[in-house]
Amino acid sequence: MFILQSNASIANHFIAELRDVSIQHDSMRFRRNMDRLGEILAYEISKTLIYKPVEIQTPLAIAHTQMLEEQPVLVAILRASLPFHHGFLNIFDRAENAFIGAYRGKHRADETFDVQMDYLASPDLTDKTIILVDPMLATGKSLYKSYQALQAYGVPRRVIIAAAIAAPEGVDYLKTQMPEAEFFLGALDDHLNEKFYIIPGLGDAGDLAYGGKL
Ligand SMILES: O=P(O)(O)OC[C@H]1O[C@H](OP(=O)(O)OP(=O)(O)O)[C@H](O)[C@@H]1O
Ligand SMILES: O=c1cc[nH]c(=O)[nH]1
Ligand SMILES: [Mg+2]
Repeated sequence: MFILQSNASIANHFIAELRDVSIQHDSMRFRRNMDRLGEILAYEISKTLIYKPVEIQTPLAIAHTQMLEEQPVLVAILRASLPFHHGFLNIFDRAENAFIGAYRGKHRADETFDVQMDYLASPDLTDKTIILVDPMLATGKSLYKSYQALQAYGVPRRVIIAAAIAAPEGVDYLKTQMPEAEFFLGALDDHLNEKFYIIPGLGDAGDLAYGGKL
């Protein structure tokens, strides 16, 4: 499991701003910080992909270098994923993309919830590296339900989960349900509260990026 916050870097500064109540209400800055975190995690993931040697003609000579053999497929889980996914797309700029409308439905009296899904568009995933891009990994239910829905689109070669902030409960759940998945996280937090929000977390990422919903 790769965790950005395990090492000192500017990424920690961006994560701190995403969490900070005195800064995160500036929704443009919140989206931009999510975007920058997406770029950094995409760069870290890029170090694990396959490259092919190439000869590039410069104006002066041939340069021997490497290029990405195959772009991953980016899976955006609406709505909070959008700015984070945008950062990934800045790095994997020729990637194919899937979009899934998944959200935690209204909480019941005991605070439990079902994940609602009402939109899915995906390319063929057969033999591809797919990156499930969702900034918040809380219980893991949204990611797992999204992954299950993608089964109809072919068997990927490699499955990567990318989250800005994750809870240990959600990571453990996904490790059981999706043992093949690899994790790239911004931060791994302490626990979930009784409403299944990540503690300390940052609050509701979708609302902070795009405003509240009814
Ligand atoms: O791991 P889980 O317990 O499933 O929670 C994580 C999900 O919650 C958030 O979405 P939300 O349901 O708030 O929808 P939104 O993106 O529209 O705000 C977040 O973007 C994840 O998709
Ligand atoms: O802490 C959480 C949990 C789910 N979704 C969020 O946006 N934040
Ligand atoms: Mg939300």
